[in-house]
Amino acid sequence: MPLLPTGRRSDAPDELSDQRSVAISGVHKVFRSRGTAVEALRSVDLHIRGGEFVSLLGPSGCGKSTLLRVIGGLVEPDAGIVTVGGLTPNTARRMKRFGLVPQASSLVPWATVDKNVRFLSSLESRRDVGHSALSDDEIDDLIDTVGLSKFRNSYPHELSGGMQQRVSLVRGFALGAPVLLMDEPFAALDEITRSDMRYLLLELWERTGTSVVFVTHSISESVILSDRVVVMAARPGRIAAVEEIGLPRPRTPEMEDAHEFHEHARVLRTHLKEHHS
Ligand SMILES: Nc1ncnc2c1ncn2[C@@H]1O[C@H](COP(=O)(O)OP(=O)(O)OP(=O)(O)O)[C@@H](O)[C@H]1O
Repeated sequence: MPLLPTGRRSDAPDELSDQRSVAISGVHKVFRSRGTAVEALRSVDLHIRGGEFVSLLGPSGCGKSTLLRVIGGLVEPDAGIVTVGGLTPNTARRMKRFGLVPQASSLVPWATVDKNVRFLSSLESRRDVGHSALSDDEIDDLIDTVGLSKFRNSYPHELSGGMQQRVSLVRGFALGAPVLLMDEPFAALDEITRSDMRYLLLELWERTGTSVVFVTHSISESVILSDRVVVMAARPGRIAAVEEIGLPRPRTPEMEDAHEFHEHARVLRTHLKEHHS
């Protein structure tokens, strides 16, 4: 996917836009173990538009990670249909249509920052997966954007947790995958680093035009990042509400003081309380 100048995501309804869309319809998932059944997802319907930033917000056990894994083809639903750019999740996964940024750093410890970021994308550029990994120059640009140019030759153990997660972010985007799945990527970071990471993530997202599905427990994180916040409730895991976030783009730290920000946060908190069992 071509890198776009800052603030100019491609919203054109083109082929790329189709590759970036996710359609979820009537999804059910029950986990059975040792004689008990947990209804992790019930009747989940959601359509994610190409290039959209959607957060899944909810308490522990409401099925956020399960939904992310269903989209990513890592969990097979018992019923329902999921398509990613028109493909089944399994096919989309084989075609490397997903990038994944996990909670903890999953960097290769014996490889430098540069190698960690480029390894997968250099493999992908040799395969015909229907989209291209970013070029070397574009990846350099992303490394600069997250302030790691001086650390290209450092090893993960030489970096702080926040720096390691910045490398993971760049690696996620460097694949040029149309859809990025993020499972609480900032959960282990301190509050200030976490706040900085949100804006770095937004900058990378604005530049690449990738669709993002972002799992979080944090109301404020979901508001400042998202186009839409999907509130989930537990037992059974389900969508309780969907909130459109009307704050303008690009988002800035000052917006966190705005009335509109607090109003969205209040509405989301009310939904969470209402469905808390
Ligand atoms: N592989 C599994 N086998 C059995 N039960 C599972 C499995 N994966 C998830 N569950 C159950 O399904 C429910 C939803 O889990 P899930 O991890 O999707 O929730 P979550 O909202 O992501 O929670 P958290 O915020 O704590 O990560 C939970 O009750 C969990 O125990």
